[in-house]
Amino acid sequence: MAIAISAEKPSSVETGLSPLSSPPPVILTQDELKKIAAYKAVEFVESGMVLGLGTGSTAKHAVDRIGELLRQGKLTNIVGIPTSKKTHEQAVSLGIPLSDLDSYPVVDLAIDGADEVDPFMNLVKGRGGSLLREKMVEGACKKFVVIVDESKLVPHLGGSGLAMPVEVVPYCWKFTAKRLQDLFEDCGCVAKLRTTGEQPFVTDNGNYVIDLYLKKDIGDLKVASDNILRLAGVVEHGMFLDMATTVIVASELGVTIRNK
Ligand SMILES: O=C(CO)[C@H](O)[C@H](O)COP(=O)(O)O
Repeated sequence: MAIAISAEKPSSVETGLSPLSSPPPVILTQDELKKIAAYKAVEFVESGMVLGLGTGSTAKHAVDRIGELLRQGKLTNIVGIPTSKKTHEQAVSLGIPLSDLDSYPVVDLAIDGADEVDPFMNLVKGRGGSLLREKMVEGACKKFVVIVDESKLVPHLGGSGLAMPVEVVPYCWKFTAKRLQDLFEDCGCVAKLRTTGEQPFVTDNGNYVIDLYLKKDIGDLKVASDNILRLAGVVEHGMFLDMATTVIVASELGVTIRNK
């Protein structure tokens, strides 16, 4: 798989390589890096597009920017397809016209964050809980631009040691969690119900999320994906394989754009 890589340094990012007489380098916060990636992605948006609007703290910056450009008249005739109730609310508050996949089954471009990005542009998504709608919308896109700060880059999916989310129906969720854990027993998998306080976290679709914590590389991702989806009780998982067409990574050193 050929991956083209180009790097650009946004004017607001210091490299730390300035001459001694320059002011000290500005250290950007993770949120500022997210915003830089998001604004770069919005440069791909053109008037008249049907846009998948992602969910999470990085995607929020992109949605804000789209709203701003619409207000300024620099973008017109946009239709947004939100990937969560939260993004729906944000887009409504910004006056972005919205619709859904029933009316627009083909989406021109989606912009969304990710929890992990591997060297082949495979993703883990859904730590914000919106994986199902994200996968539906982003799977219907001609172009899917992923926006991350560099902390999201991993050598292999599951490599951050954080959760690999799986959306499951609430019915007998313990049974499904056990089957998921058994599936990846060799990877030292621990399956945990995601909670909000004492209560199960409930997705926009009324389902629960089982977070898988993996101690070892999950191996062949396609096989892992098929095995998860084969379990009755599973609705969707957070591995987004071969879906991203562009990944924009913001770091202290600048912005890197990878294209498939
Ligand atoms: O998949 C997601 C939500 O379901 C988010 O895109 C992902 O969790 C990244 O979030 P953030 O931009 O806040 O780091």
